[in-house]
Amino acid sequence: MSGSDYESEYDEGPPAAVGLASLLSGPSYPQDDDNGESVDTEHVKLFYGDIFAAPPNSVLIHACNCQGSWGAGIALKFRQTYPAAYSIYRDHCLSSPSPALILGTTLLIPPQRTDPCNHWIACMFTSVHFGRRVDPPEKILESTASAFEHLLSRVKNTPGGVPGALHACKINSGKFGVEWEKSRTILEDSLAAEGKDRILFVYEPTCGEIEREKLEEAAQNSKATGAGSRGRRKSKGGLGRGQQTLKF
Ligand SMILES: Nc1ncnc2c1ncn2[C@@H]1O[C@H](COP(=O)(O)OP(=O)(O)OC[C@H]2O[C@H](OP(=O)(O)O)[C@H](O)[C@@H]2O)[C@@H](O)[C@H]1O
Repeated sequence: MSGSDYESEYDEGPPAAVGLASLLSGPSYPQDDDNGESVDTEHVKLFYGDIFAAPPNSVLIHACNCQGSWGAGIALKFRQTYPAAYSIYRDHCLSSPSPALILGTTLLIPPQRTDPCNHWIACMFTSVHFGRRVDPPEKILESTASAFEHLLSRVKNTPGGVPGALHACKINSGKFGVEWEKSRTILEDSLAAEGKDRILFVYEPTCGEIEREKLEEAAQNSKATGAGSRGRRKSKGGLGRGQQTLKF
């Protein structure tokens, strides 16, 4: 593939219809945050929707621990959806002499024949541990900067196939507990420093997806504790947490 073909791959954006916003026939991206400030920066654009609906050949980016566990949050969805990629991630972690050695790097997994959707999966190692032993936010941000630089260089120099556009969830902002704006600044700065017009598409789940995520997590927890249906939280059909922030 020629250089110009490669450049054109950068432009491949999110799917035309993204989540709830498209159903309401308004714009599918948020214009500003609760303080009226723009949520988009030059290279990082925010959309409502499901990252797994990104076009084929896209790179789906998420933050990972170095222990070989995709046990919760969006990582669990990655494990359920892309079992072959999960096994590559797990082998990569377990074959490292020490988990800390892969911190601040990114594993870029090409689409696997037996996984759906033909997506590349980028695992940014931003914390050695997870749960109560998660790295402190400053350390996570430091690792995010080097892992993202590593990813950009991997994307440029990948033998045997060219990854498409970059699509990310709001990395570090859930289980890792780091304010999204801080990670976003790092991603924006790295992309600006790269000096190309590459865009990073970032997804904010819609209220329906957040509801589903909560239900799935509750079901998972109740399975783990043996609490059965007692542990489940039911949707009452009202506004979801994210819905209050939707602006059209
Ligand atoms: N379908 C979807 N489309 C788009 N965005 C979606 C989505 N579903 C959820 N999100 C959002 O994706 C963001 C990240 O939130 P997460 O809590 O998952 O990840 P994180 O980056 O803070 O932390 C990583 C550790 O969490 C895990 O848990 P374990 O360590 O295994 O226990 C891993 O393994 C890591 O280690 C949040 O904004 C979610 O709303």
